[in-house]
Amino acid sequence: MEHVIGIDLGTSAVKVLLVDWTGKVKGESTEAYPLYQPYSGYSEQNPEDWVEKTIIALRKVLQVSNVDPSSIVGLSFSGQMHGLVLLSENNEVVRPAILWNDTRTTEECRLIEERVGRDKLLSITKNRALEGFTLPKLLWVKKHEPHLFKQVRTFLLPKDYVRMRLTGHIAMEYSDAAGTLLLDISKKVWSEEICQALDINIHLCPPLVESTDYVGTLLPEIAEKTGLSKNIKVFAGGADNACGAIGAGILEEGQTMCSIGTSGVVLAFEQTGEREFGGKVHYFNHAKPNSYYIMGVTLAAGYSFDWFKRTFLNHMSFSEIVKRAYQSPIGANGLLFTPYLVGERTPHADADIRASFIGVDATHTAWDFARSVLEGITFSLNESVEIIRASGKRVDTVVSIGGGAKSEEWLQIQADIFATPIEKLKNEQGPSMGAAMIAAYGCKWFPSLEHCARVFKDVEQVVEPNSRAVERYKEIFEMYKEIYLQTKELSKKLKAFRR
Ligand SMILES: Nc1ncnc2c1ncn2[C@@H]1O[C@H](COP(=O)(O)OP(=O)(O)O)[C@@H](O)[C@H]1O
Ligand SMILES: O=C(CO)[C@@H](O)[C@H](O)COP(=O)(O)O
Repeated sequence: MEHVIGIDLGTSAVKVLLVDWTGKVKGESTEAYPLYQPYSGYSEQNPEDWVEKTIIALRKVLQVSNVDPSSIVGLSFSGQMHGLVLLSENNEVVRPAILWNDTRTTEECRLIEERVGRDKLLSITKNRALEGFTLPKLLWVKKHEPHLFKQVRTFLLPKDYVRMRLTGHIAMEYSDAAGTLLLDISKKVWSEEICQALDINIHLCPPLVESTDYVGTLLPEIAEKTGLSKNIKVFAGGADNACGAIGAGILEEGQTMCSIGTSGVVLAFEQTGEREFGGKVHYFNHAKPNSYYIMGVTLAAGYSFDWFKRTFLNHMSFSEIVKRAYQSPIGANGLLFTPYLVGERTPHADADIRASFIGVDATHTAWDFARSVLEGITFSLNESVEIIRASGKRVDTVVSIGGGAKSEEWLQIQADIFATPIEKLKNEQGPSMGAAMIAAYGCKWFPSLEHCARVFKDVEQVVEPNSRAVERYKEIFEMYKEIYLQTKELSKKLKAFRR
């Protein structure tokens, strides 16, 4: 039986999934790498770590699955979006990658708006200038590290860089290119107008391909290091959220996904790139060719929970903390949390806002705090659900993926706050499954991604909302929404005291 591999280059780790032609997982491996946050707002990774750990994870997946390497015929990628990887003449990395959750570029965002114009930017890229996107990072390096910028011949996004190292071919695919703020998303070309306005040489932008395009085979030394065949076909792959959407079967109008990884995302399918959302949500090319999606992003979703665990309950597992937290009642006995640990994107594009606990009482326990963290993250995602509903879309069911979908209690909180049934997939690793599906489609196992999703998407459980809880949460959500406005100015003043 033939197999394909999906690689998801996440923020915390690379995850590799090996599946057969029925979508059955035959092997999984995960390799973590460090995140460098030397100053408040900075977030960087070493691209060499991604390559090294991807090779290890590929070797391990072969070991654990015990399948014949010659049966693995295709491979594709999913990756954290927006991260800037700068390459010199010899394709050497010029500086550490600046990641999606790095918010040092507020000045560059204002410069983009000034030089390109807000409306023009929206009409070309369909998005606002946000700190996390790639173009502001490019401008930051140009201004602050001109000696390094001089060496730059091209730039790539994280998984495109790893693919280049594995195959020797340079390319960027549309679903990730859409998050650079340099792509005309409906015409699917690099925008000369934006490059000119900001004095960026358009030749720095790499060649563009479709997510499902075949890009080459593995380099002989990579085949040797991983144990994979050098004839394996490599397909371009997609942005992690686009791949997550494929894995969750979000391939038609009316389908919605919630992903809680390091970030949190609520994403809905869009057939065209022509609609107007005024920059309230991100609007990107899908990895399914010639289709799109909109999404709202909570910068620190799983990351807030991870921070809470690391800082206060590091001896316990995520699952144990969720179980204990669930014993605290709805509303965590009057405690609210906003997950703005690294600033926010949707609905408040604000790099300076920081998190808060509101209503702390002498009777509160660690479990009330934990519950308020889970609820606060979900309230933040619900602000994106609200925007999507207000745009006229129906949100009747949400497919939940990512680490946050691992605990049933958190899925119940999602169902109660979003007021929809939540579908949990058998494998919560949507992005790597989506990447494997791109490879399966690329290898012509299926005539379309939709056909592939019908076979590969495996719903394990549907969590129904509880009507009493839905009503309680509606009331608390209104209070939650006030916190941003009440803490915005205070957060700005506190900035001077941060690291
Ligand atoms: N058992 C669990 N229950 C609930 N949440 C979990 C569990 N395990 C991990 N998480 C959450 O998922 C996050 C990691 O999600 P993941 O999808 O692996 O992230 P990424 O793709 O960004 O590397 C953790 O930071 C944590 O918040
Ligand atoms: O910046 C975005 C989307 O715009 C993030 O969703 C990144 O793509 C990182 O994803 P995870 O590591 O959280 O999966």
